[in-house]
Amino acid sequence: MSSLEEPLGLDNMPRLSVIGRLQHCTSTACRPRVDEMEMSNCLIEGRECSSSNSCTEEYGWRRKPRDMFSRDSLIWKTSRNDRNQMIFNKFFRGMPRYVKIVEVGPRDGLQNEKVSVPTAVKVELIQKLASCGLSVIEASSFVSPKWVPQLADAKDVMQGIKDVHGARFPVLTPNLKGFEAAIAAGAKEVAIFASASESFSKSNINCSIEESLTRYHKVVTAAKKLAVPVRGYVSCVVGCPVEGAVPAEKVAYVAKELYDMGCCEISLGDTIGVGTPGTVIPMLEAVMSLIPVDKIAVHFHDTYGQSLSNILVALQMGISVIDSSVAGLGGCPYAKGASGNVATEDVVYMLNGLGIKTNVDLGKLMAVGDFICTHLGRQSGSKTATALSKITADASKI
Ligand SMILES: CC(C)(COP(=O)([O-])OP(=O)([O-])OC[C@H]1O[C@@H](n2cnc3c(N)ncnc32)[C@H](O)[C@@H]1OP(=O)([O-])[O-])[C@@H](O)C(=O)NCCC(=O)NCCSC(=O)C[C@@](C)(O)CC(=O)[O-]
Repeated sequence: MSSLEEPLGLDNMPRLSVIGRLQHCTSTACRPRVDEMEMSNCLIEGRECSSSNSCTEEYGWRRKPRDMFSRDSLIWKTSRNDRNQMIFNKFFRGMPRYVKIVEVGPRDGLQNEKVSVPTAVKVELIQKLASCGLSVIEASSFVSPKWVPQLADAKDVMQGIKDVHGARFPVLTPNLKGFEAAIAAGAKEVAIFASASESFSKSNINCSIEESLTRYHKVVTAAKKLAVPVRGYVSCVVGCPVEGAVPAEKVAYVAKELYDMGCCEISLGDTIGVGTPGTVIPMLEAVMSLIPVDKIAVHFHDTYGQSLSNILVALQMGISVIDSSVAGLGGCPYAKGASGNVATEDVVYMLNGLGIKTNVDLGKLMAVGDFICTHLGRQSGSKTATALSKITADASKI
């Protein structure tokens, strides 16, 4: 199937129909960790208490309209109501308390722009993103400028951010040439990017999946010598613009190859954003049967508006690293039909509501979204930014 008009269904996922696993996890990777099972009933502002009563005294809890939507309010109610306690356990147990957000806006976001963004704007964007509390910001790609001219200034961007502290700035490297250039430019971390679809591998990096793995092996070997961490991407983890549904086993195979060669984290990319929880769950299940859950990240594009629901199930399965892009910028020049990444503002808003810490300041992030959207002359792709900008100038209180 190559049409993007029908969501890929469970039928497209042979022998992996495990939709019920959210409530009955079987794999060790998915099962809540012991510390999570022993988590106290109360988690307010990231602080735990053994008794919810102490929270009233200590925090002087007042019910505000926003509390209706937050995990805190649910947790508060559970202290009085066993049924609500059961609901909490059913839906939230196993979720991480802290999520690392990998901001990919300056790379994934800007690689698809029709016009190249000036280097100075990219540098300012990265500086501003770092000031929001984001700990990982993908800065650029050391790929062929003939293939992605928008990022041809990767070296200058690295030079421009050399004095920016408080975050890590990985870059994409498709081969040894790119790796060497990245290191020479001051990169301390890199990412390699394979695909679970043969057609996409050919159109994106001009080689087969196996050829790409051989190529990446050389990059990882060189990186190990310099103690440079390498992240591994797998693209088209649900669907491919040419081939349609991509089997979960294939995704798991490529992910495991990257993990075994030494990648420290495997990011699973729904490059064209066709996944729904119905297809994402069995795909994650397949990968998690081979790779520890704490080494897995999810990377959703929001073509069909499914990203947040996909992220929610990933959280429920124990995943705690989420890729996203400020203002929902993004898309892949070699994936027809791909739209922007899930917006970082929307992810932070949802995680705040779930009581999951990110250390990201939503108000500052919205200002960064404004900055880049003004430069690009377009509306933000973030629903949160759009809504909050109408309601309040101080989103960090939400
Ligand atoms: C991999 C290649 C280079 C193969 O491209 P090729 O044409 O097969 O490579 P080549 O070795 O024949 O080289 C062609 C020319 O590029 C040069 N070259 C070769 N390598 C480099 C390099 N590293 N840096 C700078 N220049 C390079 C090389 O020197 C040569 O220059 P010429 O002699 O013609 O003047 C090319 O296909 C490429 O750069 N592809 C990258 C495409 C890309 O960046 N796509 C977007 C990535 S997004 C993605 O993959 C998905 C992700 C990660 O976001 C997750 C998701 O959303 O799912």
